[in-house]
Amino acid sequence: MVLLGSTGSIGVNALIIAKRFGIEVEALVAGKNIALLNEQIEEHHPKYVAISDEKDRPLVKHHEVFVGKEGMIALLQKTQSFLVVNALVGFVGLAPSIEALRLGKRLALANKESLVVAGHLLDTKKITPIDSEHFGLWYLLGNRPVSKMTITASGGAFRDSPLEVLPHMSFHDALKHPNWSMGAKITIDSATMTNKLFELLEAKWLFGCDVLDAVIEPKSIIHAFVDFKDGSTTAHLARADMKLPIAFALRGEIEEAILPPIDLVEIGSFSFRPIEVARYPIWEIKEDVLAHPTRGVVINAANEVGIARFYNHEISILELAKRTIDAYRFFHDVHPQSLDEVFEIDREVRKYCLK
Ligand SMILES: NC(=O)C1=CN([C@@H]2O[C@H](COP(=O)(O)OP(=O)(O)OC[C@H]3O[C@@H](n4cnc5c(N)ncnc54)[C@H](OP(=O)(O)O)[C@@H]3O)[C@@H](O)[C@H]2O)C=CC1
Ligand SMILES: CC(=O)[C@@H](O)[C@H](O)COP(=O)(O)O
Ligand SMILES: [Mn+2]
Repeated sequence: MVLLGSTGSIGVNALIIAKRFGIEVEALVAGKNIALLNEQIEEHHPKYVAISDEKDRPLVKHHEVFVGKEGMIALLQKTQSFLVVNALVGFVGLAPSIEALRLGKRLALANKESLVVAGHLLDTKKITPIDSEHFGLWYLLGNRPVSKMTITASGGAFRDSPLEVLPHMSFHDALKHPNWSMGAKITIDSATMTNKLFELLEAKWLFGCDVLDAVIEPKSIIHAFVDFKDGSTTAHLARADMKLPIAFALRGEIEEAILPPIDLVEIGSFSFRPIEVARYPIWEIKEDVLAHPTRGVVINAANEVGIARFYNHEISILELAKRTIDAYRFFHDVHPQSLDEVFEIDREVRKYCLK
């Protein structure tokens, strides 16, 4: 396989699964964590590697190193592997997703931003999602007619904080996810609930379902529900560990234990909460976004700029959502018809948000 984003949270778990099932690692792509990349090179012996910065090239213990966005594309073109795992974070993951699909490869996709910004322009039949909720939905779906899909949210770092303290919470505070250990960007998106908005769009493009919702399940044990037309509802439960969705994405089917089973008596009870706009302002545009899902590119670009500003102490976490909503309203008439347009709108929105 080819693994993009090998030094991240999903990347590291993907290598654990690859090792367990003897999957050959043909190429590794990382950003700036060269120390970890070198360890991975020593353990997995990839034929090719890529990194983000030219200045780091001399530090990489490999003879065939590609660099930058173009380097990632050139690396993909050299590889023979059928499977590409895209565990990059952010909009930078889109171009390699497009190239992997163009090359006829199967795409195991953790980089949800690819689907958020261009889901209507990608061949989702060639994509296996690596996201716990979408894995749960996939697991539940059979041949029976579905009336609704619901995914769960943990509620993020501030789900129990008094509303008055939210404007004073720092980037560091927002990184304290209650249940999952993940990279920084998705953990912030979890605190703002933007992650769940993105996941509704992912579900729309992957499963073609128009009746979608999300609910807070504070334990992150239930990941998804499917309502069937006959009145039945089924739920997917598993421990909060991405190795299970990753194992399925890498192998197709799994017949052995990846995680220990759920102990219902130990869990005791489940509770559910609605997602409230006062705590998660981004939720105000949920219905409109679902009615106009091709506007995901606007939300994503504004959100990426906002996260950088939140990190730099320029805005609060509530303002981050408010600015994203402002950009969403300003660019209300966008409807990208091609991938080129997606890149162009992304640039325009970033320019607007940086003013
Ligand atoms: N973590 C999770 O449990 C889940 C994650 N996802 C999604 O998966 C994706 C990855 O998330 P996660 O693993 O948490 O993120 P991390 O931040 O932990 O990892 C991101 C990876 O991308 C690499 N990277 C970032 N920018 C570049 C670049 N310009 N060029 C090359 N490599 C780059 C990083 O390299 P380096 O660190 O070396 O700089 C790192 O390997 C996201 O889209 C996220 O939403 C979805 C569901 C669950
Ligand atoms: C592990 C995973 O799939 C994440 O996307 C997770 O869902 C994030 O947690 P939240 O439910 O808090 O968004
Ligand atoms: Mn998820």
